[in-house]
Amino acid sequence: MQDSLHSADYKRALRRELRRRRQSLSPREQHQAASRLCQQLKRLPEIRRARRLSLYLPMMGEIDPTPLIPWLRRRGVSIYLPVLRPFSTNTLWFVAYHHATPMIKNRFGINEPATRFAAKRQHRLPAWALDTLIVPLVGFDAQANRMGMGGGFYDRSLAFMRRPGPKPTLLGVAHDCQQVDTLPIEPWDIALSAVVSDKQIIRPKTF
Ligand SMILES: Nc1nc2c(c(=O)[nH]1)N(C=O)[C@@H](CNc1ccc(C(=O)N[C@@H](CCC(=O)O)C(=O)O)cc1)CN2
Ligand SMILES: Nc1ncnc2c1ncn2[C@@H]1O[C@H](COP(=O)(O)OP(=O)(O)OP(=O)(O)O)[C@@H](O)[C@H]1O
Repeated sequence: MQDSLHSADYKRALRRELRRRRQSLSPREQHQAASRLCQQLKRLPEIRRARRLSLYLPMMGEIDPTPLIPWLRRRGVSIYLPVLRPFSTNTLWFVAYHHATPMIKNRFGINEPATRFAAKRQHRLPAWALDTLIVPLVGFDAQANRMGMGGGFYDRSLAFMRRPGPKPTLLGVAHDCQQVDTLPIEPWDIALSAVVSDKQIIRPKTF
């Protein structure tokens, strides 16, 4: 039972089901979820005190965190986007996102800052130098465990969280319908500070 529950097959099937759920939301439901999510986020101290924050541009039914952008800009927050790092296996760069950032579609069809812009050191920050990361989720549970797209992009890029040093706040975001009873925890999973959906804020219980 445990074995089948924790198998890669089970995770693959669960991902497919949860992605189907979020893609079946209507444009109206998507819009409402995005604005409720952003209302919740604006109240969080981890967002209110952030000076350097990363978020993502949504694809394929993901909940949309971008309504937060004008509010963040008014507060003078620097905004960064994840960029697939070239010539490296499934790790991310966090690249400055402002009006002059040239954008291009990556191999998954997601808009991201163009490589020639992202390649310049002055345009990016190491993940540990961000205050807060808004992380896209495919699934979450009541313990704030997370599951992503399955590429290990965030887990790899956040592996420094296990070592001593500065640690940004990690906020996972998803539609409320992406909650499941329990998620398998993998040894490489990096814990979130909270999961925020359009309906709730879940913080992991500390034992
Ligand atoms: N909006 C957004 N941006 C993001 C992420 C994300 O989850 N959401 N990522 C977070 O990691 C990174 C991209 N990761 C991704 C991983 C897998 C797939 C994907 O569609 N995989 C296909 C297989 C495609 C293939 O193998 O070529 C699939 O699962 O069907 C997309 C993005 C960086 N940017
Ligand atoms: N720090 C790491 N170093 C090397 N490989 C890793 C690391 N973290 C994750 N991986 C690999 O990435 C793959 C995907 O991991 P997992 O199924 O947990 O994806 P996920 O949590 O959905 O991904 P993401 O981090 O992109 O949201 C696994 O095969 C795992 O071995």
